[in-house]
Amino acid sequence: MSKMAVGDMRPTDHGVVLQWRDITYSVTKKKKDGTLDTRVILNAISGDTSGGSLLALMGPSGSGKTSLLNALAFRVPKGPGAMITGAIYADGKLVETPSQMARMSAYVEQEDALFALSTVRETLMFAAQLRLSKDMPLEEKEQEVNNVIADLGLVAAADTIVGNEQIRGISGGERKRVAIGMDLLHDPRLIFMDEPTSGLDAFQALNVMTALKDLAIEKGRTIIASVHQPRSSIYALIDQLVLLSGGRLVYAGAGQGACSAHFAALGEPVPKDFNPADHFLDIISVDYRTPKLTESTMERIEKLAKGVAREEVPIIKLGLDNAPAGAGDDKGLVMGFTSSGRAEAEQNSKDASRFWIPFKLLLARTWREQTRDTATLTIKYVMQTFFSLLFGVVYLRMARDQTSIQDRTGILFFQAMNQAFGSAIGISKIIPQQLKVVSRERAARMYTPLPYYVSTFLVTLPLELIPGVVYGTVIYYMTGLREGVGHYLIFLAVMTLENFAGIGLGMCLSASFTSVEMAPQLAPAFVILFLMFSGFFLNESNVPVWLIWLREISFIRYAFQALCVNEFKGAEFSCDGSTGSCVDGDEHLERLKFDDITIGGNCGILAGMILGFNLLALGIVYYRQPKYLALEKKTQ
Ligand SMILES: Nc1ncnc2c1ncn2[C@@H]1O[C@H](COP(=O)(O)OP(=O)(O)OP(=O)(O)O)[C@@H](O)[C@H]1O
Repeated sequence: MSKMAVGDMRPTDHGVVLQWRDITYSVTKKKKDGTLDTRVILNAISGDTSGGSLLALMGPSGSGKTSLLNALAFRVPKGPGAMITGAIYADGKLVETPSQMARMSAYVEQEDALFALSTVRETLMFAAQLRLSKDMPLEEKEQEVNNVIADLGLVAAADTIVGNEQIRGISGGERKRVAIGMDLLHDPRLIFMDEPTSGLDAFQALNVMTALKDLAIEKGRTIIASVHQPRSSIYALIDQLVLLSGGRLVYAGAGQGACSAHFAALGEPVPKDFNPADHFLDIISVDYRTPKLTESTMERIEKLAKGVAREEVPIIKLGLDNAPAGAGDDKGLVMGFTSSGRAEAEQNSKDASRFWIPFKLLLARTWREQTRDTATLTIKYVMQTFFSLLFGVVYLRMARDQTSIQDRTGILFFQAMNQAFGSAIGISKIIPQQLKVVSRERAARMYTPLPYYVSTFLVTLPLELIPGVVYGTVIYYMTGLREGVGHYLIFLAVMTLENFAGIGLGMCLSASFTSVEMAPQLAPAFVILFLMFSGFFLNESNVPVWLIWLREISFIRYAFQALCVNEFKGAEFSCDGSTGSCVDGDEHLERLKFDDITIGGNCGILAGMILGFNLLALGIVYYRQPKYLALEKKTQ
């Protein structure tokens, strides 16, 4: 079979020489009877590639392409029983941790996780500002973005929003190229791609693969992509091929004629006028239609796997005459960037741990994404205006009589409830909406969770607080709640604190949910739980002992109590005898069991809850950041 010549395995100033040996990935699970069941997903896979080439990982569905790609990129998610062994060398140096690999490479995921309401240029500019050196002037970063836009054929789409399933934006192929572009900005020498053509029509797929091939040839980069069923024009672009079947290697070497010759020698020549890629996939797939076919196809795969006869390529040695500048320096090699990119990468890794640069950029992006969603904002504000006016009209200028006591209590409860629902439920979908993009950016070490969390929280404040103050004011004066600027300001302050607490709860829920769909389903249930124990539906003293903790953490309760004390403490209400017994404000508070509540005390508790909810949410964001398996042991 054709094999990679040792001479090709030279470190250059362009692509990384990547060599992997005996990569074995297994997942062990406990069966019901207590015995252990180990599934080998990748079985001792070895291979080599270097700069200027496009290597395709191919195989039938479930053969292990994505697993191998992830293993090489150190992107196999940590999970119970999962273990990877083997060794991966970059330019002759053993790569030991996911962060070493992350710093030297780019990984373009199968799913294009991009923000829908940012334009192509804004999306790339965001990545440029986080991935290029902070010392690089803004104009140069803009120039880099322009270069990537031109290189990937995105000039016509540069100022169009990315879009998604609901919002029309750029095409699928363009979206894929933007996702690739984001990872190319820092000029990585090694690029991993998971099915770059998936979901694209034949023409778009060819465009994307041609762009990758150009990158390999013109910039000398090392590109490794898992590819599903390539058409012949795409197959023609592939320089090297790794074929897998059931987690076993059936071919590793040059593509095109060499691969065809290898299979012809094993008795499986490519039929005339046949797409070679289709033929290879056919002969390495198990046909389960009948037991006989299953047996014969498995025998054929066994024969092909045995015929791999991979001739060992030695791991390249450092310090060769042709090594790139800095090749003797461990750090340079592990960083794996071009000489110009290396300094940037070092700088970059420092930037990633800094707060302010990512914070400002994330703040601007989240603000842009939230405020450009005009349809959602319009519906939200129109509904809030409608309900505020309706409420104001129904309770228009209440008299200060006995019947108004119940109405006032109802209005205050409605306000406390509305505030909680609006903020907590609205906010709860923000993080799941952004989760995929943020996970990808976090995996690429672009920023830490802290600037992400703080910026997301801050963006929600004006969008929630300002309307809250406006609608609160409208209702306060239309309905004729307690007179006096002091009472009005306390009303607004309590409502604002409750809003903050609701946003904090929303952020906790948001950080816990994995899908946008979960948010509207589950968030109301949490708010209703707090609502039940707010003191309005259930008298304070009637809460079952085992549910007292729910009452104690109901932020709606603290807000409602404070609003009631503000409205009723020391207040007099006229009595004409028509309602039977007459009560004043203090007696009403006593009936509600709110007589020993202080506004300051409750506001203090709300402030504590705001802090608590937000710290909890931040903790969840930290806990849920992507974690990848390291190689367990090295065989060389
Ligand atoms: N963590 C895991 N636990 C159990 N099985 C796993 C795990 N990861 C992968 N597998 C299994 O290993 C096999 C290979 O998966 P992988 O996703 O690498 O295949 P693939 O060739 O990329 O498939 P496709 O083309 O369908 O995406 C599949 O059968 C998959 O179900």
